[in-house]
Amino acid sequence: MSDKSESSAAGESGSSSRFRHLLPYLAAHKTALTLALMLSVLGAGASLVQPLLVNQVIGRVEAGQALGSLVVILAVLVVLSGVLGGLQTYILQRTGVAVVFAARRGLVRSILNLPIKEFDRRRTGDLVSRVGSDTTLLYGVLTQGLVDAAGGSLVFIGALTAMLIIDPVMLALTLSVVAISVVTVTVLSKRIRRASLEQQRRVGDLGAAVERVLSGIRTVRAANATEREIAKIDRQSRGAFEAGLEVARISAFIVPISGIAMQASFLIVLGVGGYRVASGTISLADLVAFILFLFMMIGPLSSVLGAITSVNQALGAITRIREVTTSPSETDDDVKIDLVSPSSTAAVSFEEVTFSYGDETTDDELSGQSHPSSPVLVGLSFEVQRGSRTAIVGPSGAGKSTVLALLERFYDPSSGVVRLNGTNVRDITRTSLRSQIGYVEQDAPVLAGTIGENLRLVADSATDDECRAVLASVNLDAVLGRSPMGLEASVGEDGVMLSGGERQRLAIARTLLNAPPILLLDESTSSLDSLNEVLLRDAIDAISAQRTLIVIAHRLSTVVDADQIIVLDGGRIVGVGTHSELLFTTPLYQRLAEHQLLA
Ligand SMILES: Nc1ncnc2c1ncn2[C@@H]1O[C@H](COP(=O)(O)OP(=O)(O)OP(=O)(O)O)[C@@H](O)[C@H]1O
Repeated sequence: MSDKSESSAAGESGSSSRFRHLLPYLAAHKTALTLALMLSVLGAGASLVQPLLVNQVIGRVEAGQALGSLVVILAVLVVLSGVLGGLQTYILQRTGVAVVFAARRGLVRSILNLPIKEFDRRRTGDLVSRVGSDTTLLYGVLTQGLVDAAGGSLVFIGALTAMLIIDPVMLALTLSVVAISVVTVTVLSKRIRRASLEQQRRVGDLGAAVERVLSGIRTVRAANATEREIAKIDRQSRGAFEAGLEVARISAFIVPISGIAMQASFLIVLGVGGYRVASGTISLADLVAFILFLFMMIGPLSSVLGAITSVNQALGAITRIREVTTSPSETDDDVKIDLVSPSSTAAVSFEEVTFSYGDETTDDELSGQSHPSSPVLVGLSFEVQRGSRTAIVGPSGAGKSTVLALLERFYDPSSGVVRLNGTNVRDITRTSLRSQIGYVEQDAPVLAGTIGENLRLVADSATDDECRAVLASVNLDAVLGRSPMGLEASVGEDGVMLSGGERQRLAIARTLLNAPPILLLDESTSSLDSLNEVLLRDAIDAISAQRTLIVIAHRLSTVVDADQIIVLDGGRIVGVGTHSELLFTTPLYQRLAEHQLLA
C-alpha cells in the first residue's frame, strides 16, 4: 500500500526538490566535497591548457622553430591531471561511503522509532531493502554524478570560452547540435527516474517475499511448498529484472546520444572548419585547437549525460528513504508527566475504552487508504488493584492481546481512558510508562544472540549474578548447565535450543531483570508438557508475589487462583469474578472450564 504513495510522491515533486533532500547528507561533508571540487578545478585547468599548448606546438612546427620546454610542460600536465584525478576519485568514494553510512544510520533510527501501527502495514523485507539497497544508490550521486557534473561543467565552460574566442560561427553550429541532445536527454531522464523508483520498489517487494518465506521456512518445508515459494519469489525477482531492463532500455537511448552529438559536431566542424581554413578565415593551428576543445567539451557532456542514470536512481532511492524518515515517529510531544506516582489503589484501570484498529489507519495519508473496521474493544471498563493477580480469558480474537497493547501504548483508544496508577497513560512519557510495565509477548521472541544478551535487552548493566538469579526465579537455571558457555551460550535465530515453554520463561526472566511493578503476560498458546506447565505456573506464582500481574490465560489451570478473572467475548466484558464465581455467573466461562475439564 505504501507503493501507491511512492508513485504519487514521485509524480508530484520534481527532481530539483528531491535534490534538495540530498543536501543535508552532502552538507555533512562540505570540506571533502570542497576539496574534491578544487581538485576538479585544477584538473580542469590542466586539461584546458593542453589544447593551447598543442596549438603552440603546431604553430612552432609550421614556423620551423624548436619545441624546447613546451613538450616537457605538456608531459608534466598530463601526469598532473592523472594524479589530481586519482586523488579526487579517492576523496569522492570516501565521501560516498560516508553518505551511505549516514543515510543508513538515520533510516535505522527512523524505522525503529516508527509507531507500532506502521509495522502492521509495512513489510519487514521492504524496510530491510530500503536500509540495504536504496541507501547504496546514494553513493552513485557523489562518485559519479555530482562532482563529475561540477568538474565537467568547468571543463565545458572553459572549452566553450576558448572555442568562442577561436571561432564563434563554428561554436554556434556545435552548440545547436549539443542543445538538441541535452533536451532529448532531459526528457528521457524523467523516465529513468520513474523506472528506477519502480526497480527499487520491486527490489523491496523481493526482500519482503524472501523475508516472508524465511520466517516460516519450517512450515514451507513441511508443506512441500519449497518449489512453489521459489516460483513466487521468482516472479518478484522477475519484476525487479523487468524494471531494471526498462532502466537499461532508456539508458541505451541516452548513452549513444552523446556519441552521436560528438560525431555530428565533429563532422560539421571538420567540414565547415576545412572550408574556413581554405578561405583563410582561421589558421590550421586554430582548427586543430578548436577540434581538441570540441572533444574536451563533449567528454564531460557525455559523462554528465551518463551520470544522469545514477543521479536519477539516487533520486528514486531518496524518495523511498524519505518515505520512511519523514513518517511521524512514536512521539511523546503531547505528554505532560514523566514519572507516575500512584494516585489510586488501582494499578490499572480501563474506563469505557473502545478501540478499532481501523481508526489507526483511516487518516493514513501515506497509504491514502482507509479501513473502516468494527471496533475490537467496546466500552471496556475494569480495574486491577495494586499487587493483585488478574487473568483475562476468552475465545481467540476476543481482543485480549489488544487490551495489553493499549496499556503499553502501542495504540491509543478511539474513546475512553486507560489509566496507570490513576493517571491517563496518554499523559505519561512512553519511556516511564514502559519502565513500570514488564511485557511478555505471546510468542515470546528470543532474539539471535546469547542467553545473557537476551536477558540484558531490558537492563544492559545487569551483572551475571543478577541474570542467574532471574533465571532461577523462573526455574530456568538448568538451561545454563546445557553448555559450558553458560550465559554466553547462544540461542539460535529463533531460539531453537529452547522449547516453547522455556522460551516463554526466558522472556519472563528478561522482564524481571527490570523489576517492573506491573507484569503483563500474554501466555503462549502452544501446548506445554505437564512438567513445563508446572514450571511456568511456579514461575508465575513466584513473580506475582511482589507485583501486579495481568495474564492472558489460554490454560485455565494457570488462573484458577487469580484474584479476578475478566471474561472477554467479541471485545466486550461478559463476566468478572473469581473462578468459582464465574462458574455460576458466566456461561461462556462455564463452557471454557468444561472444555478444559476444570468444572
Ligand atoms: N495489528 C492489527 N491490525 C488489525 N487488526 C488486528 C490487529 N491485531 C489484532 N487484530 C484483530 O483484532 C481482533 C482481536 O485481536 P487480539 O489479538 O486482541 O485477540 P486475542 O483475544 O488476543 O486473540 P488470541 O487469543 O488468538 O491471541 C482480532 O479480530 C484480530 O484479527
